[in-house]
Amino acid sequence: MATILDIKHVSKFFGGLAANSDVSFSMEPGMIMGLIGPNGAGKTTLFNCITGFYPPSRGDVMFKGVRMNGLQPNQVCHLGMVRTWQKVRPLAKMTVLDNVMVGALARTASLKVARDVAMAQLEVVRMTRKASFLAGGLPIGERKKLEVARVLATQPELLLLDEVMGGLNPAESEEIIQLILDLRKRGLTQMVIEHDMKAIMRISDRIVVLNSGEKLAEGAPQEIVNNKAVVAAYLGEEVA
Ligand SMILES: Nc1ncnc2c1ncn2[C@@H]1O[C@H](COP(=O)(O)OP(=O)(O)OP(=O)(O)O)[C@@H](O)[C@H]1O
Repeated sequence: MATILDIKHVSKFFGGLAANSDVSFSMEPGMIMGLIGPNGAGKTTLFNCITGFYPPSRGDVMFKGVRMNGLQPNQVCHLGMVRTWQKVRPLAKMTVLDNVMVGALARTASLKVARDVAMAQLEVVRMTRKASFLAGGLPIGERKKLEVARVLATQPELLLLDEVMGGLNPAESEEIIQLILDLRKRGLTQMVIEHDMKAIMRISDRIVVLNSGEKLAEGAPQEIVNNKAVVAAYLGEEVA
């Protein structure tokens, strides 16, 4: 099958620190790729290199066969790839609907079209009843869902989710898991950074493990839990 994303030997240096070091992997359309690793492993940096927030120091990011290096985040978004942020910062004084419309306006200049797209995405995350609420007053679980609706409104083909379950209670996490699985059913390709191991094992088709900037392992969830190097990397973190 043709790939949708090819990460080819990507490195990112901050001074002498290699936050990403020669990372390569590919994704097929419709799959969920889990991206895991101990704190500071380079997961967020890789998201930033993929989505135009940082230019990679070396290597290539190919999306649908097109080289992304040097493109700005809005250009990457326009081509169909968008990320969420670990710390969600909705436009607090705007309504939920208006926040999602901002995402939709990445693709249309028509407010009517943007409103329709935004309402459709609020339906996907089951927040239509909150459309007229101020975003700043939402509890964390709903702010996370709003963040997902906002990026979905840009109509991506590949969605990168950065710890959308962070800080949520088990019921809220379960809702996000169902949302991610629902989006997969709709054909959306997703890359997911998540610290909750049980969740990542459940939703991922494949998993890439980063450690100290390097790719430590890649495989199906079952292969990853049985991988000695992966277990050692996580035990190291617990001991530290
Ligand atoms: N803008 C930056 N300037 C300098 N160093 C940075 C920058 N961004 C990240 N780093 C460093 O790069 C390394 C990887 O950080 P990154 O945030 O990508 O890891 P992570 O796997 O996402 O971590 P966490 O799970 O804690 O979010 C860390 O050592 C971090 O301090």
